[in-house]
Amino acid sequence: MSELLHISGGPTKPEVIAISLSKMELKDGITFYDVGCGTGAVSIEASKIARGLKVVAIDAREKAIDVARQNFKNFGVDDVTLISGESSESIDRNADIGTIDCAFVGGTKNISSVLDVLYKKKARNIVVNAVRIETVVNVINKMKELGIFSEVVHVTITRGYELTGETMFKPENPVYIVVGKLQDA
Ligand SMILES: C[S@@+](CC[C@H](N)C(=O)[O-])C[C@H]1O[C@@H](n2cnc3c(N)ncnc32)[C@H](O)[C@@H]1O
Repeated sequence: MSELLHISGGPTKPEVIAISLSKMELKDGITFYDVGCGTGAVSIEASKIARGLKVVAIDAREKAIDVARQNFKNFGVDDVTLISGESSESIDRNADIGTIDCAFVGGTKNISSVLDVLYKKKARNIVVNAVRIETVVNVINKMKELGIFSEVVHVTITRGYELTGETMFKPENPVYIVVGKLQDA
């Protein structure tokens, strides 16, 4: 079994990925955008749920693209387009973009523009992970303005670890998961 290569900011914790993906309507053969892909961990997990996923993974950091490329190779995720650049510009610029079935947004820089462009391209399911409260409020307000807001959940994972042969629990940073759905999709 391959080890996932890490990078600063990633990977997203597996439990958070599981909840985030449960909020999407993942189906075989759909197009999955990983916006701010970091290590690519979210796309890798999505590919285990839906067969024949067409992944488009975007990150503004060249280092993240390199790590994601390696992780996709190691985990057998074949149908991937990797884009190095800022997400809103990259998606907007790409005239060839067809359907965006699901978009996971793990990188929230320029989040209003990112949501604008995903809406413009008729992304059907959007799930945003955010940790800063101001970002969460921006995302909720923007989704409401676009008429796509569905729900927000606050997730706190408390992980067990061994201490003197017994088990203690340590909380990890809370994450907000904001869900948007195109109403007439
Ligand atoms: C928290 S990390 C994502 C972690 C990722 N989900 C994983 O499992 O590794 C956020 C990433 O989003 C990228 N990012 C943030 N805003 C972005 C934007 N507007 N466009 C492209 N990449 C962005 C950052 O460079 C960073 O790699």
